[in-house]
Amino acid sequence: MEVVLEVKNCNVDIQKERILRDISFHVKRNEIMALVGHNGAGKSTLMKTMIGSREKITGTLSIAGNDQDAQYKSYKRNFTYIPEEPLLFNELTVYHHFKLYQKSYSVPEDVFESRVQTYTQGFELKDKLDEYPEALSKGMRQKVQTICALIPDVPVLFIDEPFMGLDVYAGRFLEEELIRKKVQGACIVLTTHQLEKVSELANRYVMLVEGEVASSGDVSEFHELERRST
Ligand SMILES: Nc1ncnc2c1ncn2[C@@H]1O[C@H](COP(=O)(O)OP(=O)(O)OP(=O)(O)O)[C@@H](O)[C@H]1O
Repeated sequence: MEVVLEVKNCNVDIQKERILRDISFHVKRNEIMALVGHNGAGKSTLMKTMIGSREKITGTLSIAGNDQDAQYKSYKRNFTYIPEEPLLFNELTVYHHFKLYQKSYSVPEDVFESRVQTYTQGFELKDKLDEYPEALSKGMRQKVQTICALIPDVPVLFIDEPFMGLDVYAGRFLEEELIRKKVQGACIVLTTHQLEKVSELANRYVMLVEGEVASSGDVSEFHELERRST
């Protein structure tokens, strides 16, 4: 299977302190990879490094062969990201947020309209298209952010703590949609404190302990490791 996301020997410092040490792993097409670890293990820092908002000291990152440093524009066009906290523009309506993503990722008009229809129905946001973020609840803002990231078909989808703030219906809808994207060839990287919460969804895991990869493999192997250590 084809490797889509490749992380090689990444070291990241924050205020002169080494937060991530020599991180290497890869994710292939049709894989959902869970980044797991305790509070402070480095999951968010690694996510920020992968989306390019935190600089690495050394190492390389690539998506579909595009190097993060040498080909940043094409690297960026090959992923979308759902942050833990929604980051929306006060001056744009819900629909205009979707349009922004359509333009940035060159999504054809018919695909765009049909996805907006499907997702606003699935996430129960149909009557909110003309609203501005300040008129939405936190969960609704999270749904808007989620839809934005789902509209384009990109090789990699990064999600920081999926299902956070989503109600049970929206969570189920998102889960089904992520599986659909995976089957169609996407690779999905998500962070979580508890692998059990995503064990139905993720097939691979990378476990961080104090900024290092402590173990990685199939989710079924993780459960076996846990069973043997308890
Ligand atoms: N902006 C920052 N300034 C200083 N230290 C930071 C900063 N961001 C993260 N750190 C430190 O980096 C380490 C890793 O933090 P990170 O947020 O990546 O962990 P995490 O695994 O995502 O944790 P959580 O599960 O609590 O979200 C922690 O020791 C944290 O204190």
